[in-house]
Amino acid sequence: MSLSKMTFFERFEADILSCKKTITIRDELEKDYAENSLVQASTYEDDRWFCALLIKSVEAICLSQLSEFHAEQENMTLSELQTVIQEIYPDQQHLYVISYELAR
Ligand SMILES: CC(=O)Nc1cc[nH]c(=O)n1
Repeated sequence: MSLSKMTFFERFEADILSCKKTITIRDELEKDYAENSLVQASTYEDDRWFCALLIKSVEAICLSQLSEFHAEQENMTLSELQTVIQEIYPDQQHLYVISYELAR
């Protein structure tokens, strides 16, 4: 059974709603999203729903493969993205890039 809910830190909400952030990078525990499924997005801090997302793809990636392109899709610099990912997932080398569109 694929996951149907995804939480984001509140600080990412505006970027998601304005389509500036179109991917999220997650670990093994949060990778089981089905392509073309609708997922409800809420804030991590207070579980407040803020939009529905259409999952476009889920792709495995190594930490060392994070690129400027991923950073652009996260609306960050590559250095910011590397820092954020290392803070959220310390010592994790194997991650997943989940791309999505805002469901209207
Ligand atoms: C709550 C949480 O882990 N949020 C994340 C993690 C990685 N990327 C992201 O956009 N949001």
